[in-house]
Amino acid sequence: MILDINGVSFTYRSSDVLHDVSFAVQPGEVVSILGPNGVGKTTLLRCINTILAPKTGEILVGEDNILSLSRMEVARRIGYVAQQCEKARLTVFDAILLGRRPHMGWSVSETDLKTVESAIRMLELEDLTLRYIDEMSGGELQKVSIARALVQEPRLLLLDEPTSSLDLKNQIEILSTVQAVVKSHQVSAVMTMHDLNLAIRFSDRFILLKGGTIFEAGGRDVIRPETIEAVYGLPVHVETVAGHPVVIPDGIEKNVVHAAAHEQQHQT
Ligand SMILES: Nc1ncnc2c1ncn2[C@@H]1O[C@H](COP(=O)(O)OP(=O)(O)OP(=O)(O)O)[C@@H](O)[C@H]1O
Repeated sequence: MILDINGVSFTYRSSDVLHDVSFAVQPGEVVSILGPNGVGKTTLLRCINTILAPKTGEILVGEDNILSLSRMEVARRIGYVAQQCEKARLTVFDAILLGRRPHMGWSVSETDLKTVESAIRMLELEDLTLRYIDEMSGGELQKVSIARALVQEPRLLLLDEPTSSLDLKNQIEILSTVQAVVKSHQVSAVMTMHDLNLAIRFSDRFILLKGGTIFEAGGRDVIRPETIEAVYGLPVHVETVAGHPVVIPDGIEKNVVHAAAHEQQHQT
């Protein structure tokens, strides 16, 4: 077991966000945490990465309670790709090399350099290595953050909406890379995603959050019209395309016609 979350609850000042969340993640698994805006997905990732401390419950990484580990030990085990990437005055190469920090002594080793070079190639960042990260697009920066998390060589990757700034090709490539790393190194990834169909395509299991607690968790069997509608409050149907379930919101055409009629009314 790579991650074991038992009865985690979290409160910001007086507002309860997470309530009694429990699930485990095995080696070689990609798990997507799904749910509407504000349900607590980022808060849960921040609890796992010790940025926040749960009010109740415990989080084990391997055999260890995450709160018993030093920051360096956490960084050796967990690679975190946040929603907001930092914009320091660093080159792409240096920003990715920083990910090796938890493994480094006082100097950069041959292994550190090889690991960084391999991540740069994997994410096709070769042409950008000397550019400054505070002068990059959101999507380029997102790829740099993922490269930095990969060179940490963590057992657990936490990815907060890793494809939010990426174009279609990069979305597919980044998620394929994450999936390939997870399978080949028998590590795990836990990610939050708003694009249900991308999540379905690249994840082994799903945690559906509603009202700060787990509504349903499991494999593709949890992707049913009634569960998606209950969680997101939107009627959908699920079709199978090339062997994968695809969630299609119902009544898009009706909403588009409504919006167009509304706009026309305003113009006249
Ligand atoms: N620092 C904070 N102080 C107080 N409340 C917060 C803080 N950060 C988040 N919240 C609140 O906690 C709830 C959960 O936020 P969180 O960011 O975890 O949701 P999310 O599921 O990741 O949302 P999204 O999909 O929009 O990114 C929200 O209601 C949010 O307003």
